[in-house]
Amino acid sequence: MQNTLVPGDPAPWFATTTVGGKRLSFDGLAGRYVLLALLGSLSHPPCAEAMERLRRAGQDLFADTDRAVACVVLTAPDRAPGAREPAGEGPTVLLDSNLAISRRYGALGPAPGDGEPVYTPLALLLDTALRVLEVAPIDALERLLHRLAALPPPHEGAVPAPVLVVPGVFEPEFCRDLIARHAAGGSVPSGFMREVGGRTVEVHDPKFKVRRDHMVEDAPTQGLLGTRLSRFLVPMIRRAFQFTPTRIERYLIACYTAEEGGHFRAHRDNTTRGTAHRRFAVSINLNDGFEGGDLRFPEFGPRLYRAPPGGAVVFSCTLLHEATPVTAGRRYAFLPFLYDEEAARIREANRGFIGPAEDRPAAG
Ligand SMILES: O=C(O)CCC(=O)C(=O)O
Ligand SMILES: [Fe+2]
Repeated sequence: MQNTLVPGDPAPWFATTTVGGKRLSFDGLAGRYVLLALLGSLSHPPCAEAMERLRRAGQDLFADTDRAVACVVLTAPDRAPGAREPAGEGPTVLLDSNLAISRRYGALGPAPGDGEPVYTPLALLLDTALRVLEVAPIDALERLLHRLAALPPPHEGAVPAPVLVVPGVFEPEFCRDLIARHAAGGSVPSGFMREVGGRTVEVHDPKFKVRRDHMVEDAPTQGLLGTRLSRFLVPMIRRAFQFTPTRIERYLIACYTAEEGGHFRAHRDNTTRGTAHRRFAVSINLNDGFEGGDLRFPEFGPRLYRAPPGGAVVFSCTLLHEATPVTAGRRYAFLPFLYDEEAARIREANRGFIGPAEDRPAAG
């Protein structure tokens, strides 16, 4: 077996499409156990059998997708007869047309001598942080399924996410001013950044994110915001994380409303070229009195986090996080990203990859 992954290794992240044509970022599956089967082609009988076994397991082991999901990687889509989505009915089938995933996971390796590369179908069991619990040849699938069935609930004994909560960054009157700006200054539906063909573009998808954003563009207000972050927040970031942010990306006031079903599904903030420089995300709530609208870090369990009005939740941009739907009222928040001079050089180097190829580079 050519695989080089062993228990404890983080499973490599990748983005691909499903047989159903949906885009899938593998890292977004974190938060539940994952059974990943690299099958290559179903024309190989043991792989067709494994596929059938996983389909049957959909009725029990993978019925609760908050506990565990199964994914199959195929290199040839036309060999996936009857493949179905979503995961509850059978494994999610991911395409690996250029073999990059198979190679990265060690399923495709050099043959002895000078022969063609050999495909060794593999099964991996991953924990809720997408770390390898076990990796085995596909004929050991049954054993992995047994092990999965015996695992404790995904977040038993979980400790809190490594986030920092800092109250008192903005005073109440300043919070009120910022909320008023959102109403008076106009707001636009909020998109999010996605990597498409090697470029970072803004996309809109109300299933993934519903929010209205107002950008503070005037220098005096940006100064007021920056001063408060430097004085009241940066010292605590330095204490907790030994990181000194020197730069702010986007002076953004956001509003999630219950009427619109405001939310932002699980994502990471720095997984595209155009966002790779982001180091820490900051969520400063400007009001209270709403329901829902909490932060959740699925890799660390179902626990919810909410900054008090004027207070911040600070977390590494690499952590998977979501803003849960606002179910009553409105949630206003100031949402900058922080980075430093070293990261600024990365941002500069990547500027040319932002926006569709024909466009000029976009800001933030
Ligand atoms: O609503 C929040 O607090 C988080 C927003 C967020 O994750 C983002 O804008 O990337
Ligand atoms: Fe985010």
